[in-house]
Amino acid sequence: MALGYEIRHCSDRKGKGLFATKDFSENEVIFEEKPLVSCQFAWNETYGYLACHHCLRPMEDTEENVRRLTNNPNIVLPFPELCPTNKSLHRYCDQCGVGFCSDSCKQQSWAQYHEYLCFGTHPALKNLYEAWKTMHYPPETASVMLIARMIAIIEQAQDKDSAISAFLEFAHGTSEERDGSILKFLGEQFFEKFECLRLLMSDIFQTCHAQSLVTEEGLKTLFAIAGRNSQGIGSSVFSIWVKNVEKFELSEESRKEINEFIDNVYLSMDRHVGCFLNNEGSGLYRLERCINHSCLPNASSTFPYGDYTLALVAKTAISAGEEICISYLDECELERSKHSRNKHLREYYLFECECEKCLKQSDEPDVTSEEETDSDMDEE
Ligand SMILES: C[S@@+](CC[C@H](N)C(=O)[O-])C[C@H]1O[C@@H](n2cnc3c(N)ncnc32)[C@H](O)[C@@H]1O
Repeated sequence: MALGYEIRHCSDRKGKGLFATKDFSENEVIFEEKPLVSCQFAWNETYGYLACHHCLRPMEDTEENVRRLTNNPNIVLPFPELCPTNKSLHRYCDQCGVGFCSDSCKQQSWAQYHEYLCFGTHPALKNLYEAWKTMHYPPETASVMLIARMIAIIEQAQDKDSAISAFLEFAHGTSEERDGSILKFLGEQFFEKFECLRLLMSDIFQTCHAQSLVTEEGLKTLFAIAGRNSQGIGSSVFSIWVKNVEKFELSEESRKEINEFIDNVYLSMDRHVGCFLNNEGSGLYRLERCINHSCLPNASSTFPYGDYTLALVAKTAISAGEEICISYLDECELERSKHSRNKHLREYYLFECECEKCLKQSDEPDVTSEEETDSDMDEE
């Protein structure tokens, strides 16, 4: 069956992009894909967000999750049968104890990277993990463990050259842009932090192949790949339970009651943990990374299965021939002025936006959105 999309040249400045080769209706799934590599964020894990070490599927049941995030051990969850967690399938690493949601995840993890990156057999890994946590506090956007996993995947691959090429597909841009991506990944004093992490990595990766990746050049390339392309992944057992409840047939009165219960849970979660609700991590997606940004996006990336599987969904009807774009900005940032949107895109993604909305607004004066003015002044 035809795929319904293709990757082709878009413009000299934008490079390539994803284009529809058939019509898609609103809410239609354009494609689904699993990441080449993914990893939970370090603080997210430390704070007790239990996720499968391989696919980030939550390992708590919904009641445990709600009790923890509201700090109320007495909440009783109605309809427990609609909770997606199946603890009888859970498996643990015999050597370091990390959890997996299924035997399949345990086996895939071992075959791809965990044999090399098991905390039980590699005590030096803990040093890297702890050093990273002191460099990158929440809200988290990245993890050095994603890079460690990339190296381990290459190390454990039968065909190491193909594994390296798969990651190098994500590398692009000048060396100046590469340094910009590393700065984005590590923040201020990035070279000192980079060197510290590189030495810790050299302790872990001592075989010949991996050693070539933990040189200054090799590791800079991997940092830039992760800094520039990684997609955030969020999985929540409560939101999957909510979706299951929505599909469940209920009387009008019971529906009202359950909706009130859900609203109250979200309110108490908001009071106790703010927006820190989900198991969170990041991953590299081969197809999704070819999608350009638009300030008027016609598609969005979603995680419908509560794990790392990404589904690209049409936000509006898309006609054959149209470019498929997502937004790299969140909903709030999208509402801001052209100047504010581009300031963010320049700072975090290192480009000036050429989308239809920005081109139409090209005559607009350089006005900073009101809500951003204060932080702008602080920066000056
Ligand atoms: C994840 S990549 C998308 C694929 C990319 N076009 C390519 O050829 O590999 C992101 C990069 O694409 C370019 N890009 C994406 N959206 C753009 C836009 N709206 N305007 C200009 N450049 C854009 C920028 O260079 C950005 O750093």
